[in-house]
Amino acid sequence: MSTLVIIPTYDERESLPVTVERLRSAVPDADVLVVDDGSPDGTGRWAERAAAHDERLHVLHRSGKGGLGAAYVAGFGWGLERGYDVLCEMDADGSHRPEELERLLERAAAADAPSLVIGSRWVPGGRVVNWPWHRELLSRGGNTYVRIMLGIAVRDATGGYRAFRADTLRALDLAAVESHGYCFQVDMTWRVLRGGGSVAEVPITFVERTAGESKMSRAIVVEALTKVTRWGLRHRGEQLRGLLRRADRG
Ligand SMILES: Nc1nc2c(ncn2[C@@H]2O[C@H](COP(=O)(O)OP(=O)(O)O[C@H]3O[C@H](CO)[C@@H](O)[C@H](O)[C@@H]3O)[C@@H](O)[C@H]2O)c(=O)[nH]1
Repeated sequence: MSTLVIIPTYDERESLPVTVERLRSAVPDADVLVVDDGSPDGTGRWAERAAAHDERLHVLHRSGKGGLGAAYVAGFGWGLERGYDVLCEMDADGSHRPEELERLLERAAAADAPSLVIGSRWVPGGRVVNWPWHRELLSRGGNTYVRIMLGIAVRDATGGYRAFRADTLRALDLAAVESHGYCFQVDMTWRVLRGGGSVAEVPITFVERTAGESKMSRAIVVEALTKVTRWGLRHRGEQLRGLLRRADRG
């Protein structure tokens, strides 16, 4: 199975070289695509230079910081055009340990493979290391809210360590994805499930970055809260209308 690992970057000059090197040793057969949004710290320039010596490393440059979601959509488009079987998501900062990718890929290649495999912090066996308490609270609370609002069983719908089968992505209308920040992860999970696909979670150890800074912001939290609430209410409305129609017929 040909695999593409997509790494979105914004100001990850310190972290990216280490992550790419670890990824190269952990999964030598995978291709890597860095999607850089014109990082002022020169991340894109580093990736360009490294790609000149590594035929499995590719770089997509975007003109400015357009959000995690748009970067992934561009990366998916690039990978689907080139016919990869599995397309993975991975953060640049080492918090998604490259050494764990093989386990996600094994699950994605199994005979009963789901449409989407999520590396999960919140299933038994999963954990986070060195996260401040407020980040853990936000992630656990956010995921509980998502589960209740959308009525889904996924424990880590916001997690960004993922393996999509190419046919899963082809079946989605990626051009319609509007989520900019981390809400993108919930958006994709929801689209897969709404389309009749399946999601499996593989436990991972998420390790907080030691270099650079998280791009988490208030706007990212507000976007997620607003969109999840809207999707949830719309879904409940649809369910209610379905029930009323059935009651009318009965
Ligand atoms: N190209 C591009 N990349 C971006 C942008 N914003 C963030 N990134 C990149 O996206 C990755 C994740 O961003 P971080 O800012 O490091 O995320 P985090 O706070 O550690 O995020 C954690 O929470 C997210 C929401 O649950 C998760 O999606 C993520 O996997 C991780 O668990 C990093 O590689 C970062 O450079 C952007 O606008 N453009």
